Amino acid sequence: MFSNLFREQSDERATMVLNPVISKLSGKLVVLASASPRRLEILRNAGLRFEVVPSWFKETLDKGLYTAPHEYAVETAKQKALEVARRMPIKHLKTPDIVIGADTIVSVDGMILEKPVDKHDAYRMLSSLSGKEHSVFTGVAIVLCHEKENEEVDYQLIDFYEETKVKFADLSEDMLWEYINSGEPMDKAGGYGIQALGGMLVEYVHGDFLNVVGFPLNHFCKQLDLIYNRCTSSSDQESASARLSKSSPHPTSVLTQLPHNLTDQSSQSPSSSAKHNSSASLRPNSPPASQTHHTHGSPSFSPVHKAKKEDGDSEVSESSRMLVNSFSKDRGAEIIGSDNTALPLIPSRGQVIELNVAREDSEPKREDLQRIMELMDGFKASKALFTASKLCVFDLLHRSPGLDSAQMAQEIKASVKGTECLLEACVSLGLLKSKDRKCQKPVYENTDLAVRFLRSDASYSLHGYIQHCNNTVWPLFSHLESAVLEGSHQHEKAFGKKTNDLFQDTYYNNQEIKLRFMRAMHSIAKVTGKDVATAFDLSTFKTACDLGGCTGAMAYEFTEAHPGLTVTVFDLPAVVEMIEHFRPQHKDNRVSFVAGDFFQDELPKADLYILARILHDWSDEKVHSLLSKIAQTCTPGCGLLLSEIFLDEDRKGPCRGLLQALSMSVGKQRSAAEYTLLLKSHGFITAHVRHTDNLLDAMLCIRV
Ligand SMILES: O=c1[nH]cc([C@@H]2O[C@H](COP(=O)(O)OP(=O)(O)OP(=O)(O)O)[C@@H](O)[C@H]2O)c(=O)[nH]1
Repeated sequence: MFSNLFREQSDERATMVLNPVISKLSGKLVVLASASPRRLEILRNAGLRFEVVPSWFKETLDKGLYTAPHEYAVETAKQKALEVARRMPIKHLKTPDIVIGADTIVSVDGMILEKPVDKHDAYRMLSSLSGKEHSVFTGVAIVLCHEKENEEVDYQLIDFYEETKVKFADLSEDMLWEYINSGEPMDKAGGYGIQALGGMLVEYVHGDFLNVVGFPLNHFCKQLDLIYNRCTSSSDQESASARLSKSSPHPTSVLTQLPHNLTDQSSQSPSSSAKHNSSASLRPNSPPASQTHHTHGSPSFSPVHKAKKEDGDSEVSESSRMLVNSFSKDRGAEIIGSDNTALPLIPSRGQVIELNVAREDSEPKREDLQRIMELMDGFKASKALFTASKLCVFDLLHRSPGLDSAQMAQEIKASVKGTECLLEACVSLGLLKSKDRKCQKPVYENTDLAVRFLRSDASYSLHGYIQHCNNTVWPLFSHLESAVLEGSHQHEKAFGKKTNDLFQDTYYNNQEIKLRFMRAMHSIAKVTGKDVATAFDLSTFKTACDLGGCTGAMAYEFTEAHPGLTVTVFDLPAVVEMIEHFRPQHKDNRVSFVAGDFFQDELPKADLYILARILHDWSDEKVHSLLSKIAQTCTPGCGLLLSEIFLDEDRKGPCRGLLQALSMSVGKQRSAAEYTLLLKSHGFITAHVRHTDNLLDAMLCIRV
């Protein structure tokens, strides 16, 4: 994608050994703490294997506190990387080996330019660059995480920056606005992308071209060389850090001991993150109060322990990597490690635990066996939930808490024995609570989890989706073996009819099934909508069109989150005629509905198109036809907000996405990078990717 314009350098950095450097990282969990698709591509093209965990650090450091622009970029890069390094052990349940953060800024006339917030900001930036030379600085932070026996993590920080000088031609007003209207400036430092249309504005580049694009690959590899090729043990790494500061123009290193459970510890002060030219002690002299020696404090969290080699490298040869999570009764996700195991079933994104599975023929460990049993029993738990939900157990207990099994059996017109078994199973799953009574059968109540998600009239009810799983997904999965053998979906076997168009043929030609399907989509949109709607700053868009937006649940979240936005929901006539069933109590007249088929009819005009949970359902042919239609309707600068489960780049998770793929629909699950390429082929560039930590991730793309 980019032309590699590494320049020969006369200092010792010119001697490098690229492959051995990159290969040193194989087997390590390397994390790129950046949502920048350019950084991803630069590092991927270099052969690095890594996970992308975008940083949540808000780039709001006070620029006035820094004497030189590069200090600001380096500090921001550090905060980005540290935020991810701290978050991962808690939220993703795995401690990375290395986290890489970066921040690119442009400096001209004593000003620091970041990404423009709107077109006028882009104009301000680009006109200040016209006809002049400016500097592009990328600050990079490499955080090496060393997990210790006592559940603390040592963080060793190496940072550096690279400067590249760029000279712009004189830009006419017409040229400026044409470029701004292309949409390209919006997600780029200084308001231009040198690798694309912005390249036409540039007279010369002095220095590393990739540094301008967002990542100084050359300098990075030299730092890795210093870290991994010139030292072998962990104690040597400290001296390597010390050496870095002497041999490299701009690095700093600090070994800090931070608790797992710190949330956003970012500070406005550059001194808050101690910066050392590593001398005798690599520990910070005066770490910020929140960073002094804590152990992580969450009682429900037991972190993963890795087998350590003598040299401090982590390895997994003696331990098998397994994915687990668990749901405690009323508190949502709770993670339990191998010492205290109550292993759950479906891991969330990034949840990893390493169980010590010993030799094949040695006596099985309790937790290993339990894990397998959990997987084997998973379908029983699902079916118990589906059945209790279908028989309205949670609704009944909401209206009449304290029913015993005989009373419940009467209400749901079921056998007493069967009802008793179902209620007891629900208690064991954390969905119900039972209260014992002297010499009488216990009585039952909903747990908080059931009150919040399982009642059919709860604000965040999953009832509709549970019924969809029971009626549609379950029959499909009961034919999984044939699906795998044949490589195709099993609608005909499961429902006794062939279908060309799942939605028209299966879901929408029967009123009851249609309503059920709409309730399922409504449930999912309700619980995920807010995270998707608030994933990005959409203030530059005034009108949006939610394609296949069904009941409008997602659209209402968008208008709620963005006061200047109106949203048109575009869906099939069979859907739109039913939306009265789902109108919120307080109507929002910024949401309207238009009936039509997005494959056949003209799309409503909008600045932003939303595709939430649409693409994964369709064949490549249909996906391309829809995207090219959207691309034709969009003018440059229009947005496309895509929301799906994004598979990890190595396709090892998240489990929900991979299990969903087993339904063998004609569509497919993709990673963020795969969606990026797909959209790029239709003229959309990816501006931001957000892993929401909810059921759906999101990506904002701009039409160029
Ligand atoms: O010529 C180009 N100059 C700069 C870019 C891109 O600009 C952004 C810079 O922004 P930042 O460093 O804050 O990084 P983000 O994209 O916000 O991602 P993080 O999650 O890391 O904060 C960067 O994407 C450059 O690639 C360009 O593309 N061309």
